[in-house]
Amino acid sequence: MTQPIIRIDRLEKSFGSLKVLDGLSFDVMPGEKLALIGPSGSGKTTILRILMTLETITGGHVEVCGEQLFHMRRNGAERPADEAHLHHMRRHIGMVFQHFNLFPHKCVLDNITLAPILTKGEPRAAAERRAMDLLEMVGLADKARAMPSQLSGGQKQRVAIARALALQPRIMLFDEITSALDPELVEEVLLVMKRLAAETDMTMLLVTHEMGFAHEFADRVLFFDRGRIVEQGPPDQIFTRPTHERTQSFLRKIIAAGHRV
Ligand SMILES: Nc1ncnc2c1ncn2[C@@H]1O[C@H](COP(=O)(O)OP(=O)(O)OP(=O)(O)O)[C@@H](O)[C@H]1O
Repeated sequence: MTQPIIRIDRLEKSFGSLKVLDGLSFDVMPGEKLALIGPSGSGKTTILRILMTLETITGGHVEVCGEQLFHMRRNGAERPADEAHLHHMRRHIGMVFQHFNLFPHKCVLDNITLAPILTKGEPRAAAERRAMDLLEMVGLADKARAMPSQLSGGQKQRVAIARALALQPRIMLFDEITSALDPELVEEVLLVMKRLAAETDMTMLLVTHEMGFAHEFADRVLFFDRGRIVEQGPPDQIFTRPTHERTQSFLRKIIAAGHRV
């Protein structure tokens, strides 16, 4: 039987006295497309940052590709994983952030090939061939030699997606990737994401406030509130027949604000 690619078991995360994740458990199967939705501050971004090992944990277990991401001390205190282990685990996972963080003094092609060449020792020609394929996929093959300052926000975000894909991760994390964009640029990024979801067998976790997009993109939607999963299921069920009162009131507010779900 296929094993989950991510196992989150009784995960706890506190920042000082603020408990952000409170005994959270869920599994993700290989190839699943998951949307994480819920009110601001419910811990969605923190989950992605933990998976990316940008945060440590204060309790529980996180397993990625069959290996523990963190090793807890016997007394339960958190211990940052050592650098070699982090490096080893990070190769499985890529992340795209709200702000694209492209290298401003490098052209689009170099932005994409830098990490494969430097961190994986790939020959430049092979890295550039794959970068061109990825640029084709995100609709920017004609921008390979452009500088980031010459691109729109939507184009920069599409380059950031290509850059994360260049390292060929098995899991991709997307954190609010359209929320820094002008509304007219959102659609082009969503189209790329839908294409990625349809054409690849990568596991994808998306944190978003765009409910319409979560509906179209995801196989499964997790609704978070206060560091816990309140309700989860296929998008049609969550968006049209939510059963939990908190999911219902969250969606009512979104619809009242004029957004589609
Ligand atoms: N480094 C940090 N130090 C202290 N508190 C933090 C830190 N990172 C996050 N938090 C707090 O943890 C809580 C959860 O934040 P998180 O960003 O995970 O929520 P979210 O559900 O992604 O919210 P949003 O939808 O607004 O992005 C918030 O109260 C936030 O202020």
